[in-house]
Amino acid sequence: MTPLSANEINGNWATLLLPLNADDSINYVQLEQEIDTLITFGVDGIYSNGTAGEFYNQTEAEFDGINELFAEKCNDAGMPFQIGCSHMSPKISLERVRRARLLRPSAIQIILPDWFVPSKTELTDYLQMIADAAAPVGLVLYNPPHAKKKLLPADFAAILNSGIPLVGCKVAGGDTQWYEEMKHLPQPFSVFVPGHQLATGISLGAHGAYSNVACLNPAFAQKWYDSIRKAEAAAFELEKRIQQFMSECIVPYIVNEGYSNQAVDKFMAAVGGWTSIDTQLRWPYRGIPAEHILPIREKCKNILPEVFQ
Ligand SMILES: CC(=O)N[C@H]1[C@H]([C@H](O)[C@H](O)CO)O[C@](O)(C(=O)O)C[C@@H]1O
Repeated sequence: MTPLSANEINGNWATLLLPLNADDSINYVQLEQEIDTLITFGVDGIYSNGTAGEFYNQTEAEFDGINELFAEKCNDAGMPFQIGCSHMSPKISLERVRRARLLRPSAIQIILPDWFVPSKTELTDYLQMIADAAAPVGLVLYNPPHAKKKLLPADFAAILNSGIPLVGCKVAGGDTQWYEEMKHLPQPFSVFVPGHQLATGISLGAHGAYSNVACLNPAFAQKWYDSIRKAEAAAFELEKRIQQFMSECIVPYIVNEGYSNQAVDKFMAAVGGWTSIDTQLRWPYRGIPAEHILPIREKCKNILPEVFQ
């Protein structure tokens, strides 16, 4: 694919979940099916190696295996795609970027170095080197709520002012003031917020979501985004029910039972039932046991019947 500019990164992007066999090895057959299915659903884009793709827990050979397959399929289908080159280690990230660039992604995602918080100078040096290695492919900076350094709008402005060619970010969002400040960055910038806040987010100036709603059902999430784009009242009504489902059925797994975000993403995919990937996560993280799928699916059918239509 040709690299996307900031203005071209919009909408509903689906994550590639990592399919596993019982022995913790990668199930490449399911991975192929997953990529094919996501392409068929016609989402705005697909990205690999986010948290839900378990980027932090792959060997380099596995990283290459996943992303070569992913890139080949997306390039053949003309499907926009981003490769997550995020890693806690700056060196490993840089090597992943160098290899990923050759696979012609639409953009590359990275996180900041994650062992010791980098100073301002170190952060700039890091991003500059990564951006040089990625060029002409643009960088999307993934700054999740649990990152050791949380970037504020002023930090994004400083990064852009220092000449680093970031095209976008993937962040937890903020209040109306935060959206206002993100709207006034010094150059076009793609701001992606959490999936279940997309209608409100777009109305406040965001451009899309690397989306947990797409984990539940990518086609449903795409339809919802199309309605959001048209600013339909129904899109906001649906957002309320999506958030009701999240707070009643999903958040308790995180808050009360200590499951990880990636555990609930895989679980939501199993609840939505569009993929055969199960809820297991790679050691040492725990997946939500399969017996929880059907009861939550029943609740989901009540709150969000559209997911199953
Ligand atoms: C609520 C939501 O949409 N969560 C999604 C997050 C956010 O997009 C990101 O943390 C910015 O908030 O990204 C993922 O973890 C990821 O890329 O693997 C997938 C997950 O479904």
